[in-house]
Amino acid sequence: MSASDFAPQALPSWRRAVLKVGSSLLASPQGLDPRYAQGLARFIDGARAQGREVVLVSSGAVAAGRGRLQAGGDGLVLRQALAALGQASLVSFWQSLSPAPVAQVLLTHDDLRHRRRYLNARAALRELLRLDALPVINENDTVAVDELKLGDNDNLAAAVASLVDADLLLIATDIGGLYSGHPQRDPQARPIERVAQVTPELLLAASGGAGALGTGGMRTKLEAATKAAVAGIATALFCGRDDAVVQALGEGRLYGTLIEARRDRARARKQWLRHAPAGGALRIDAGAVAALRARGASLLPGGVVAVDGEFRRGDVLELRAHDDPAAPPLARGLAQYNAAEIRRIAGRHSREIEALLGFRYGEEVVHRDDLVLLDAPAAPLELSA
Ligand SMILES: Nc1ncnc2c1ncn2[C@@H]1O[C@H](COP(=O)(O)OP(=O)(O)O)[C@@H](O)[C@H]1O
Ligand SMILES: N[C@@H](CCC(=O)OP(=O)(O)O)C(=O)O
Repeated sequence: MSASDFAPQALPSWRRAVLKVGSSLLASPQGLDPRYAQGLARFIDGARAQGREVVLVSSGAVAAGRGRLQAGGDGLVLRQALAALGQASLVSFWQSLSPAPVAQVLLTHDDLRHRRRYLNARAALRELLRLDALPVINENDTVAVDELKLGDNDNLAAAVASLVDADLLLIATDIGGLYSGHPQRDPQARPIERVAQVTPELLLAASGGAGALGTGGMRTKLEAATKAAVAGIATALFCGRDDAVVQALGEGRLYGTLIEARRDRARARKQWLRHAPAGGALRIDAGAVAALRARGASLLPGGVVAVDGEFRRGDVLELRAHDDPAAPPLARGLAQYNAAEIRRIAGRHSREIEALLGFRYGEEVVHRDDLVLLDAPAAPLELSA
């Protein structure tokens, strides 16, 4: 069974992707092995040079810790300790392969269920991308016991894809893609190149367990792809051990499995933004109106003239043209700051936010990913090539 079992297909076009790299590609008895990571780092670098953004979700802390101590054994607490011992090496490992400044981000699923922490993680990741950094995310294994038990960076990658509004989830593993049965145990297993929807039958076919070094296996990859699909994000599964496959990916060709996005969901998010009750309104100047309409830009504090109502960070806002008070709102979006904070930064340059508030979530008052123009047609997120 190899990547050559899979016929090439067009990779959906993307601007921002989450790439998940499993232990199966990084672990060696000595710790971390750059053999396959080098090709993946080249892919990331090439994509960034084309103006795309990549967020890396990398496993391998336990493997790195094992390499440092040469420790055997497999208890849960030992794995937590090994992850703590190996995490710094994992981040330096990626830094040694990537010309981009690498940033370590440790998350748990719990962080993403908690509204304030979710918004903070989202703002910090956006800021890292704006700074042209390469975020390298792993589970915070010291506290995320369930995930460490299940080995679930696949599901974390899906949550991150949705958190950063990625338009593609790329999962690199040690096998060509999804097969109809366990590739090492079922001689009848056939490659599956395209999945419109993950069915219980497919989940069953992928339940045969992980490889020697990985922990989640194909099942967690399909669960992750299902979550991504529901958030309107397609998933590509491919073999990160095959240089030709990784290189082709950089050229927009996928040898592997594509799990399609549920387009209705992306439309549903926009619909929700259009119709959810608004917590307040911002009146914006003519320059901001033009930037939003013409370029789909984010709303910066400099364009805000007045703030109506009291609202919290994360609430839905109406955006209105200040010089046309009778006109209906021209856009709606999520507040990145609360009402009192926006009053203090309105009309000022983004670089002053920190000095005015003493902190900064990001340079935007409403980020363009969280914004919908009301007079534009309700187009779904375009994911196909
Ligand atoms: N139906 C299937 N198709 C492909 N791989 C499968 C399937 N069922 C189980 N697997 C196993 O899943 C492994 C990949 O998952 P895993 O070892 O957890 O890797 P990673 O470390 O990349 O997450 C494959 O090497 C294969 O042994
Ligand atoms: N957080 C752990 C890995 C957990 C995990 O999901 O592993 P894998 O199935 O190899 O992606 C580590 O860094 O070792």
